[in-house]
Amino acid sequence: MRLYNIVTGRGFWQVAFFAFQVKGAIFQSAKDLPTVDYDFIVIGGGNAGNVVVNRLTENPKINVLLIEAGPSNEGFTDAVIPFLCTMTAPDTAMDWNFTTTPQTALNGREIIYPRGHVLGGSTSINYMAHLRGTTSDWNRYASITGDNGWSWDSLQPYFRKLERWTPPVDGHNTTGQFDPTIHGTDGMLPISLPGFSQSIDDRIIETTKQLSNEFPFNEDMNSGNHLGIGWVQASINKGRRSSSATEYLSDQFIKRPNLHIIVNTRVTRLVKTSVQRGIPVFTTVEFTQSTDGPRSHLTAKKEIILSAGTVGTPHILLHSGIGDFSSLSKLGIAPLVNLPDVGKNLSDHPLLENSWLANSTNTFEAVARSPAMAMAEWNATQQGPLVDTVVNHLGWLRLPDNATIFEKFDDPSSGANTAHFEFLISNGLLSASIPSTGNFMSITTGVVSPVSRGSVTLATSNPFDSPLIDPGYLTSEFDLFTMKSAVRSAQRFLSAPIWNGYIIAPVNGLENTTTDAGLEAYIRANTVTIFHPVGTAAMSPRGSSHGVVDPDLLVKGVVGLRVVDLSVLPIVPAAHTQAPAYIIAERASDIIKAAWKL
Ligand SMILES: Cc1cc2nc3c(=O)[nH]c(=O)nc-3n(C[C@H](O)[C@H](O)[C@H](O)COP(=O)(O)OP(=O)(O)OC[C@H]3O[C@@H](n4cnc5c(N)ncnc54)[C@H](O)[C@@H]3O)c2cc1C
Repeated sequence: MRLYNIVTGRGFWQVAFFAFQVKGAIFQSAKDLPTVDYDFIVIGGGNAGNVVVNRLTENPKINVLLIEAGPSNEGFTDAVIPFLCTMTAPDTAMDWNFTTTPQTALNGREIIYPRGHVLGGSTSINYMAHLRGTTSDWNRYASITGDNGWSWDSLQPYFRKLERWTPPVDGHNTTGQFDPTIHGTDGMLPISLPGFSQSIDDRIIETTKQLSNEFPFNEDMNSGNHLGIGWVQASINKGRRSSSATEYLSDQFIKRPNLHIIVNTRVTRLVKTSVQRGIPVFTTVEFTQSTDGPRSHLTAKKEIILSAGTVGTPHILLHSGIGDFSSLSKLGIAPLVNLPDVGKNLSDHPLLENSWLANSTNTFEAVARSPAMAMAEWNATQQGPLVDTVVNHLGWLRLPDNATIFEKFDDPSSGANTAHFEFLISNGLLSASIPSTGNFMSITTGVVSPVSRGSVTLATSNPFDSPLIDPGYLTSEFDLFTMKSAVRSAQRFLSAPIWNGYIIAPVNGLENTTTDAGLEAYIRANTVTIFHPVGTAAMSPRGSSHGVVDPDLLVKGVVGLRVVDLSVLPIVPAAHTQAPAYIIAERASDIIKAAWKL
């Protein structure tokens, strides 16, 4: 979803934005790193990695090195002003700029596949919606792994420890828009409701009354039961993005003498350090600052923590000889640990933007066509249309119990309180080029309990070559059925009387979906990603022959190596994935501290 198509150009926003101070405590080059025996080396300063380095360095006796491939997050305007989130990727220095392999169920299209390449990782470039998932999502992880510590109830302390509930920047009365009893108030990450009222907000809420059976209002989607339509909660504080970099690596933490961070430095592989009772020890990391640059090595006294994300983590494991022996051998990589599931089992949410011409002059298009006013307001007061992400409301919805698809498929959702598809309701176009006239609204639909699975594999033995990312979108008939149902459901949403006279006509191909064949063609031609891949280093029970990590996140068959990021989730939750990544990392930090008696 790329709003930058509709603004007058990236240059305007950047010139108008005031300069940031650059922090000094981050090393730009390996040769500047002090000589220290690090207890832990964390790879990837992203969503999860920054949580771990923060929590481990709470103990002043523990030395931690964080290695991040991308630059510091400081100075990137688009990573600060929430509404500019759609400009953070692709084709920026903050993005790895991946694309997928040709997607067989999407007419062979290669899909743009952003991943954060910057301190804060994907939380520096994402759209900030904050969703915990449902009780049954987390209880399913507990059941799959055999570790009750991953259940919804067990994780409650971490949900609260993470959150710092924050009033919206416009100070409006939020009664009835969230449930204050279920939120943390003194945690690390500010979470708030929208701070700028959109002209369609009242109509959306009225729809939940006029069509309450199909679209009930849900006061708080983070209660464990997310079904219905409700207000989005987002990691935004006083009109600015909150990321794992702005919060977990804020000045007070980055100044800790026991934390060293090196940016613009890519880990190329892990090196077998020794063998302990017949098991290989992987506590040495190899890294470099350019394709042809010298490779440096450092060894952690205790552990390496791999937090390079669902694409980066399997990429590094495979280049280290940890993966499927026969595939590694074919590429000429010495196979060291046979873990066939590394890079397999990728699950993700496919996404489709559905748009209508609207009878309004007060939509995103109005902001995009006159950005100077909005930017001036944000610069002067940090108020106005730029203070929020690009949706004020989300919906989480299920297929009917008697849907014909259940004659062929078991229900893939984690339980009866968990959606099959999602609505993201926006006051304008998100991805298409904006015509010079016209105003729009969109209900973007996502398949959030998918059956399709994909993979991350290596294209070559060169760690600087991008991996082959195949999310397998809509390769399961179940997912195609769900996407069709989601589009039909969005059309029914707008059939509520409150939209009479507001919605003029479907656009961008949606007008060709009156037949089932037309709908299918439209879906295959336009589906993209909502950026939520998980599963490529999945947890499984201790001692299990499948999976990649044990429930304590230690890599199977190896000593000294743990994975802490979204790749460990065996199935994608019916949620946006930043909150799950934070939660995994908060619990993992306690697991690591307990293991080392810190
Ligand atoms: C454009 C976009 C929009 C999104 N919108 C939302 C949203 O609104 N709400 C939501 O909940 N989720 C959203 N997500 C998803 C969510 O942000 C991610 O799923 C989550 O942040 C991933 O966390 P992670 O810790 O697993 O990985 P990341 O945060 O991606 O961190 C991985 C880090 O490792 C680094 N790294 C990788 N390889 C190497 C290497 N070889 N050497 C050194 N460093 C390396 C990367 O540069 C990165 O900093 C979005 C994601 C994107 C990309």
